[in-house]
Amino acid sequence: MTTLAILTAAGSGSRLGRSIPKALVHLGGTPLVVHAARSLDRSGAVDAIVVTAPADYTEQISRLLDGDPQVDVPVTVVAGGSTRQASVAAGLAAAGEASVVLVHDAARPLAPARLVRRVVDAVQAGHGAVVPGMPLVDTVKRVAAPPLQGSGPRAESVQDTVERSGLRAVQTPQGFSHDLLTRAHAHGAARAEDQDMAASDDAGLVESLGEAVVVVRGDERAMKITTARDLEIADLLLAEDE
Ligand SMILES: Nc1ccn([C@@H]2O[C@H](COP(=O)(O)OP(=O)(O)OP(=O)(O)O)[C@@H](O)[C@H]2O)c(=O)n1
Ligand SMILES: C[C@](O)(CO)[C@H](O)COP(=O)(O)O
Repeated sequence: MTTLAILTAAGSGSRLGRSIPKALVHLGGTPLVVHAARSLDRSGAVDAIVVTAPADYTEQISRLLDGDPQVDVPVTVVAGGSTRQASVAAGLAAAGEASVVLVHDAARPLAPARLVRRVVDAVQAGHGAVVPGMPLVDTVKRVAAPPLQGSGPRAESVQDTVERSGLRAVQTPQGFSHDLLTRAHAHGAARAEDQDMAASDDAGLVESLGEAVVVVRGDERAMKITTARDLEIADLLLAEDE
């Protein structure tokens, strides 16, 4: 079975607050997008990678990955869209023949090769849509939108405590049969350019089709870099690995 990975790297990283796109920010001296591509390659389960890049950075990212000695699989770089969903759709449109498609975030640079293999194995075992998930460690409250009146700090009103045993925080890589992911993106295409309506992950599009999604065990190393603090934590994890 041929497995293609779409590596999303077209975001700006506004919450990280750097002057360059997040995918090009360095972690331990290496850009996030390169870390993520190396991990996909190291898994031995990925045959080719399509990277979605900010339109002005396609050549720079292409040069980085072509010149990296730890990325041996063929890499194609395409311009992403205005949302993550639109970027994945652009990656899918550029994808060649594949039976399994992974979608992975450059923002999760330390996702281990063993996690990549776990997801691919589950798709190859017959699951059409597979996401890695982690149990929640905090007590979770549902709050009401309107703020409480008063002169103190802005406060929200707790509605209830959510039963967390049935909740999972999902990560990437997410894995799909090519046919199912293509159908899911076609079905959700009208939402792709809408910042408020676009799906935040690909499994969500499969759920909208009414098709099954299964969860496999995630990995704390697949943490997402969103803020500057996340980058500091990832630095510590990287130092542990080395
Ligand atoms: N239009 C977009 C938006 C996001 N992404 C990618 O989707 C992943 C998850 O997005 P997120 O971490 O939210 O990244 P940003 O959108 O860049 O972050 P922010 O919301 O802070 O701007 C990242 O690898 C990002 O590059 C993408 O390919 N195209
Ligand atoms: C796809 C994702 O990584 C799953 O957790 C995540 O939804 C993407 O990031 P965002 O910050 O939710 O856009």
